[in-house]
Amino acid sequence: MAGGKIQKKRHQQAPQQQRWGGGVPFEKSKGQHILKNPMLVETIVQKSGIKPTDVVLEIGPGTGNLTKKLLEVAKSVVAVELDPRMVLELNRRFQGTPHSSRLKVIQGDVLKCELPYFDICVANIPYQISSPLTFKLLAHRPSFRCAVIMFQREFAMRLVANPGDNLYCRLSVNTQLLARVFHLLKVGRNNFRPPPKVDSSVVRIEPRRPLPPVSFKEWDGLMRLCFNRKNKTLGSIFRQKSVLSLLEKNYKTLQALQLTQKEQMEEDKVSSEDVAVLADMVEDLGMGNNSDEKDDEEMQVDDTDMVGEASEGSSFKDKVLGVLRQGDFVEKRAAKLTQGQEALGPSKYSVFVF
Ligand SMILES: C[S@@+](CC[C@H](N)C(=O)[O-])C[C@H]1O[C@@H](n2cnc3c(N)ncnc32)[C@H](O)[C@@H]1O
Repeated sequence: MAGGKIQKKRHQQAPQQQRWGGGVPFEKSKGQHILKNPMLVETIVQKSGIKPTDVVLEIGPGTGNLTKKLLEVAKSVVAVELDPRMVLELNRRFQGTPHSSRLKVIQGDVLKCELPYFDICVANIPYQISSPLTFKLLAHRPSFRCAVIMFQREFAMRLVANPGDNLYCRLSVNTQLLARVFHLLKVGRNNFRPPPKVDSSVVRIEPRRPLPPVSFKEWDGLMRLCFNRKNKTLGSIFRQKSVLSLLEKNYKTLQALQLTQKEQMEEDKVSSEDVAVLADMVEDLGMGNNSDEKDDEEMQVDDTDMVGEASEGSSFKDKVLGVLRQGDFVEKRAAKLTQGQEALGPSKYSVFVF
């Protein structure tokens, strides 16, 4: 171009994508952050307490860094992996090794497939499925001995939170109703390739045996009411017209069905279908549930007038408040109850049928 300046073409470089050995890029949308620290893998396996007779379920084996260590100590490993490229990589890695006959890889979405029998689950999972996966595992029958799982740190802290902790929420109560949960290990983001944006923690989940004799659908309904305004007193929550009319409607339905409390407890008794109900309700149990945080801003507002309080002398209201008074709960707040399942435990929750 005469007289014109020659423009230097800038090389447009594609953003650096992290790849594994075979040169295939990791997919963030599938939560592909593989463990790159062998010491950490070793520690996780050690803390899992796997016996030589154990069948281990691994969710999201990826390129197999954890799978390899699991195969060294377990009887066998069943691994469920969504990404067919990872399944290929995994099969390639273990083909012809002494481990290959003890590894079964299922290609599919762990949330959609039927889980096989397993004694123990060990997994570094994609964090976006944390909540439904936890409840899917807890609904699995026969029940397993324990699950040792890497979660996003905040999710892990919610799982293990105690009454009064800032993070204590419906997720904490519902998980702890079904299992004992222990925080095992803090894991920094640099232990993964590519590093995620958040820190992680390894948690141990031990299903309770036997499960408490409650209907989990009803239980979760009760927890929704209590934790939607977790810093309000239970007395003020259960005096609201809307809450009382919901309870009364359910109470009448129950009476109409002429189910005695005992019969209902028998019917609901710890069936896996019932626990599975919780799995279906978990969409708002994870990190995105901010309803708990509304409380502090709204603490000054007297919502009694806003939503309407059922009139004194209403016999149903008296019944509900009677249950609360009996357990000394009127002035208590969900965030501070000593332990959900004991405080509003099976014997008391039956009046609150949803
Ligand atoms: C955090 S990576 C863990 C990889 C490997 N376990 C490790 O620690 O190095 C999560 C793995 O789960 C897989 N994954 C994602 N969603 C899944 C799903 N719904 N079901 C099964 N696997 C899934 C991903 O493809 C990925 O391999």
